[in-house]
Amino acid sequence: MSSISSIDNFLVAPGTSTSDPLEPQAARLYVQHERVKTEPFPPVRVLSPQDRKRILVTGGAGFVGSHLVDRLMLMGHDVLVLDNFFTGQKSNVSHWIGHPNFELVRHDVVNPILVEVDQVYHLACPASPPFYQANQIKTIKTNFMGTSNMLGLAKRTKARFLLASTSEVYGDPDVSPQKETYNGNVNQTGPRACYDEGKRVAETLAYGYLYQDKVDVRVARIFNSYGPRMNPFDGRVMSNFLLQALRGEPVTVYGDGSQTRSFCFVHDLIDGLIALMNADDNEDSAERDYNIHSPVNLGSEHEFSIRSLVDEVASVVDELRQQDGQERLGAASPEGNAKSTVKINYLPMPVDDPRQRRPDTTRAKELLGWQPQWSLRAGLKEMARFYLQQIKSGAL
Ligand SMILES: O=c1ccn([C@@H]2O[C@H](COP(=O)(O)OP(=O)(O)O[C@H]3OC[C@@H](O)[C@H](O)[C@H]3O)[C@@H](O)[C@H]2O)c(=O)[nH]1
Repeated sequence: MSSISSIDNFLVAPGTSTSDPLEPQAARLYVQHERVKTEPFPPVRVLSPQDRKRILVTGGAGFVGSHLVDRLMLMGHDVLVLDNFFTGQKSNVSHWIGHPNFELVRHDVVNPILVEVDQVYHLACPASPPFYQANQIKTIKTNFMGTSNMLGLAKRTKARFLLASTSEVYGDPDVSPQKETYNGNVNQTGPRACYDEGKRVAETLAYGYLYQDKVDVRVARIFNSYGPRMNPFDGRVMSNFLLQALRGEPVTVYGDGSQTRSFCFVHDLIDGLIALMNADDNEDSAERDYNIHSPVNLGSEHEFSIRSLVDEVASVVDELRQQDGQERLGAASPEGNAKSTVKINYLPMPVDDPRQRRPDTTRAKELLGWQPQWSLRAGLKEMARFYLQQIKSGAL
């Protein structure tokens, strides 16, 4: 399965435009890639009317949403983005504004909307713990009312519907790794419940529409993901650690750092989401719990303690700084860890923070032929370069 490394691969540097149809390089590009380029946009594939879909992406200006939008645009589809910009940012999709295949609408999914589409990727919801806990009632309304509205839209238009669910439906799991058949260990009255239970009820709604109204639903349970465009201030571990290390500040480890997560690079995740949306329905599947409508874990199976992530981040940031001709980061940590070159600021563990998390991705492998391709180090470098660029440009 091929993965597009960066939208920047498709951007033409100023002064190197290949838009002149008589210029041989431009013609070669057109023929080789079967793409059409409409200045100043990245070149997109040309699809026949039967292959070209009208695709709605809710939360399309967010971190994951905007990477999905890039890929769907490059594939040649018509893409409609809905976002209320609570956590999404216009700048994540601004490179498509004005493109004939692209529309961006400020809309909150808690309100219904009438549009005609063939597929719905329903991603809209704040995903970082501090953001989704900032307004807990709004988070659960987004998950319940927003999902209900978008499923109603899919039912009316006979669109295929993909729900972006989460590993948080497993709560603080007492089994490892987590299979899709594990029912989870969620505290329904805790501070994370607005998101965990919100996504659980969103899944229940999706299956209600599948069994009752025959809506073709797909449910992706997304584990921790990371990559460029993750909001640097959204409080997640990857964005916090990278930004702190790049600025030469101590990194904030919650608890003793022994809790674990597995991290999936965003381009791998997008491969999985698109594969799940487009996989054929296997009516012959003997088991109701093992067909394309059943939930599918998407994530990396490489589990790291948060403490060991500090060393990975420090090493990547060191390498980038050296390449950049800057000084190495500060002295060795006071804890005496020779590998780490950043200092650690230990802070209290948040309430209900899961102790461990690692997906069993057998189902994704068997149903979709999907597995992540990016190593943690390669992905971290991409993300660190993105923040470094923003720091240099003054945007951070
Ligand atoms: O600065 C930090 C931030 C976070 N952490 C810790 O790092 C771990 C990961 O925290 P994150 O905030 O990145 O992510 P979480 O695993 O808690 O939640 C995430 O899980 C999966 C997604 O679907 C969710 O959208 C997201 O909420 C937690 O144990 C947290 O306590 C730190 O040690 N320091």
